[in-house]
Amino acid sequence: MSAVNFAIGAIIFVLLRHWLRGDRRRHLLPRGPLGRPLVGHLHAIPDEHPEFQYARWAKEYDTDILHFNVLGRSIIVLNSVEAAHDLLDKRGANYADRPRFVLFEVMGWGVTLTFLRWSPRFILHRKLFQKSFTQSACKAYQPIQAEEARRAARAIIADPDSWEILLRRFSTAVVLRVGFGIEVQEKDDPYIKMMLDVEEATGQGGVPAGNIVDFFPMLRYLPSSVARLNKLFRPLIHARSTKQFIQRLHDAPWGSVESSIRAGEQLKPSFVHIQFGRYLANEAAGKPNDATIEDLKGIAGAIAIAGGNTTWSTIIVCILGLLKNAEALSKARAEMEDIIGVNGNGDLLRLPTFEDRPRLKYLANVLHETTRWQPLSPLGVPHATLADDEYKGYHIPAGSVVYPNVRAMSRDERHYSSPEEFCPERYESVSEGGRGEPLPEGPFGFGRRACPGKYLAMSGVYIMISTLIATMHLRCPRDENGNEIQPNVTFSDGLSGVPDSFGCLITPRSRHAEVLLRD
Ligand code: HEM
Repeated sequence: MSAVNFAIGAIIFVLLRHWLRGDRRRHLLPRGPLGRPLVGHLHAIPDEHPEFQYARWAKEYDTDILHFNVLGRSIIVLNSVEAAHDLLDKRGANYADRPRFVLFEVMGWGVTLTFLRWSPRFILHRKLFQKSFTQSACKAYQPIQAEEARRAARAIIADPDSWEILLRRFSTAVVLRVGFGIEVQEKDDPYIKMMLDVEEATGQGGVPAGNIVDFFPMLRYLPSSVARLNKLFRPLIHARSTKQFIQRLHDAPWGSVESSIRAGEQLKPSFVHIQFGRYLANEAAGKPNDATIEDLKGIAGAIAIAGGNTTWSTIIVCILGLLKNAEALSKARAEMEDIIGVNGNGDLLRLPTFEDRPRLKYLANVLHETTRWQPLSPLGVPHATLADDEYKGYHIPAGSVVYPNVRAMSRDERHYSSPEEFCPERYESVSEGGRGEPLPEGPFGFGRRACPGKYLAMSGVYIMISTLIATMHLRCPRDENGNEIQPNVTFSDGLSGVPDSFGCLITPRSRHAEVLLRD
């Protein structure tokens, strides 16, 4: 028997064993559509935006927990906040693993917290990361965020057609200053190009851990000439061609600051300056270091990749929501005038600051609604189970890949009326005239893998959006008949969705607003 026949035989044997085993337990597994022999649901799960189909199946099978079998591996999709709480939060220890992200490995992601399996290395990265971005630690970064937000607003006044890329410059500038102490110059800075390339790489990589190479890691070695023949391997071709971008993200920013930190030059409030400085001090004193240089590089890279595009996309979604609901924009502006005060011309006396944030309650609801209305990771980042579990009488096998369907949670009509509407009032209490609906849970994930950058992210979104509302008019463009061109609400698929481009006219409210930004 040739080696090829032997390999095919071995694969068929493994699949058959899984399938037969699965069949015996099928009555115990959570509900879901029937799969095919051997391949299971491989062809049933849509390649693009499967969150919508998962939500339809959850209704059809009247369950908030679905089960799929893809090539012998169990996939669990949680469609309600309650199920996600019960499993990912309350039984967090068992759901803290990640599946292996083989496609992202091909892309060049190495020791990046987001993709690390449960291990001592994960615990080390998580501890270092979390400590650096607690709510109080993030206060140190607020001056950077405020300065960059004003710089972005000034740049938009000078070049309004480039508003999207200038907002991207803002979020990239923040993560590179916070992560590495690097200052990004203008919108065509090579670091902006680097982040665009990285986003293109991860954003077009399909559902994380959902590609055929994630299930059969050996297939990562398939020659490109063969892989090109089947659309299942399109993400593999894409991953190979974008590897250089991920490599550059890990090497370029670190490379540009390493020598100055080693030389003990100017200490900046950045993760790399603090942690690498500490590493070098320990080394000089002959003390051991918990983290290696590779660890520090990986964590700093995670700040840049997990923090830049997500913050930018959230700002863009917020603008999209405010264009769709002009009344919400007026209310947020009126609240600001109330809190900050206006002169005789109706101009704000000053720009909003972080000190105003607790009092800008309507704006806080605008930001909550932004994260609910269009969750950027509709299926989160998948967790994986470490051991067998049982929930509501169903069996959840060890090693299952678990997706929280955050999109379905945000549309759960038991909690949210008219969920497609962008409606910040839904969180106000009924006695205040609102709908008394719960704040969104899920846009930042669950349990022991929940987003550790949430406070940094939402501080950035707050200061950028409040600066825009304070100083600019945000309007839809008009067609030749004077009718508003309403933006489409469409997103890329992938680890973190990116809104497709749309038109928005951003113009300064007054000369006074421009002066405030200059000062
Ligand atoms: C509004 C912007 C952001 C959104 C919507 C967001 C969302 C998420 C989500 C859904 C996850 C997966 C959670 C889970 O597995 O349960 C995650 C993980 C993560 N986020 Fe964020 N994030 C944002 C900003 C940031 C920022 C600014 C940083 C860095 C400073 C960051 C760093 C990370 C890291 C390192 C992980 C992986 C954590 C782990 O696997 O243990 N994120 N984020």
